[in-house]
Amino acid sequence: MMKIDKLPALFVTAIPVLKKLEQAGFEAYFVGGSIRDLLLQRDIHDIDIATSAYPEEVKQLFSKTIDTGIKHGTVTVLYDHGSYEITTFRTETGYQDFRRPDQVTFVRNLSEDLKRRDFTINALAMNTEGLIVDLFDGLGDLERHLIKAVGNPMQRFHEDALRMMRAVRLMSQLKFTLEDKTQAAIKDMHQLLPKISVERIRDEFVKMGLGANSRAAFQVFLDTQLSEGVPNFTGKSELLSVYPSLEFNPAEESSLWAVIIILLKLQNKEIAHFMHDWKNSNAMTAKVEKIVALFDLISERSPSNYDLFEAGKETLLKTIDVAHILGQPVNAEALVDRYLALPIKSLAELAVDGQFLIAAGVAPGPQLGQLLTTLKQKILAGELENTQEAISTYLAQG
Ligand SMILES: Nc1ccn([C@@H]2O[C@H](COP(=O)(O)OP(=O)(O)OP(=O)(O)O)[C@@H](O)[C@H]2O)c(=O)n1
Ligand SMILES: [Mg+2]
Repeated sequence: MMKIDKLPALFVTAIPVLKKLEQAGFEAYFVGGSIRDLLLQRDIHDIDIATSAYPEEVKQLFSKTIDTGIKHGTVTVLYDHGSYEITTFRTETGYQDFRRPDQVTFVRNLSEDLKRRDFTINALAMNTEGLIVDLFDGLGDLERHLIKAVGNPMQRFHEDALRMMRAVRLMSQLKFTLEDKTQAAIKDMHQLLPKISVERIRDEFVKMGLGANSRAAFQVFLDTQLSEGVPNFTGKSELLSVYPSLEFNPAEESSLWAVIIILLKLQNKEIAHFMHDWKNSNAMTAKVEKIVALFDLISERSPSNYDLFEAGKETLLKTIDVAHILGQPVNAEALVDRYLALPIKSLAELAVDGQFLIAAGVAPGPQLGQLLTTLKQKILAGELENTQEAISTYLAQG
């Protein structure tokens, strides 16, 4: 049996919680993704605890608890400045409409709990001593770099169709390959994906897109036809098939969406629709629209100072990133230098404001806004110096 000698602090601080459960006669283990990440020496962001104690028993044992997901057996325990999610061993019965079940059955033994989990590498448990429980050769699959369903893959995906997206997401994040039968089952069952809410699909899709091996995972996402079941990708596999041969992986979410939108050859006015179908926020949509617009512009001509000002630094840097990903030649250094040399980078940097203009005799009203725009354009074009004197002189001439 494998034993971890030195546990990271996140686990160590939780040990008293597991011990307390054990002293009361229950079993308690660390489970799920945190064990996988521990063994892969990846950053661990949260730990999950599983126990044979029923939720009511957990609540009796600890003085401060929150009913986080009591129906599914999860209780949050507040203990010694920490908070811990403790879930009762369970099997998931009565799967309806291919989503995670409304009903669960609590069980007293760990193996029942582990065998309903999605992938072998996610079905590992660890006790307070650091001993690893591995009933499905998850350790072997970690070594082989394999994502493999626990038991019958069809059954696992039938229980929860989101797991098909989790498979390609984990492939990308971990740089693992998908075991053949697991991949074949996804291909067979890809039609079930639309049963899952778009928000949950999107979260997995973005994690896949930003993972270390996103291009290889995307190929499997296309090959299994999972792509046919997500918003606006239906019938677009030919356009999307460029993705796996891109130069780089996107490093950040708005670049990912911009790349996809450019590959799909969407018109600018179609972007908002596309983004909203994916349940993206208005803020994300606005960012992506700006990136795609600047990308289209620099693909056609050299941007003016005014274009660079309007785009702003963040959009410029992301657009350069998108161009690199797409293998589009772009003189990044020159563009950034030109941006940095702009006489003003925001309206606040204009040497005058509305009040100054009114004091100088300009009538308030729409003309005032117009005048500010004109001043901005002239300053950016290098036709007017950004000082109060130069602007006053210009006004006196006008
Ligand atoms: N559809 C799902 C979701 C989760 N799990 C199980 O619940 C654990 C925890 O789920 P979650 O935190 O959502 O995913 P992780 O695998 O921990 O990945 P992450 O690093 O993103 O948290 C998983 O490891 C897996 O054992 C599952 O079997 N089926
Ligand atoms: Mg997790």
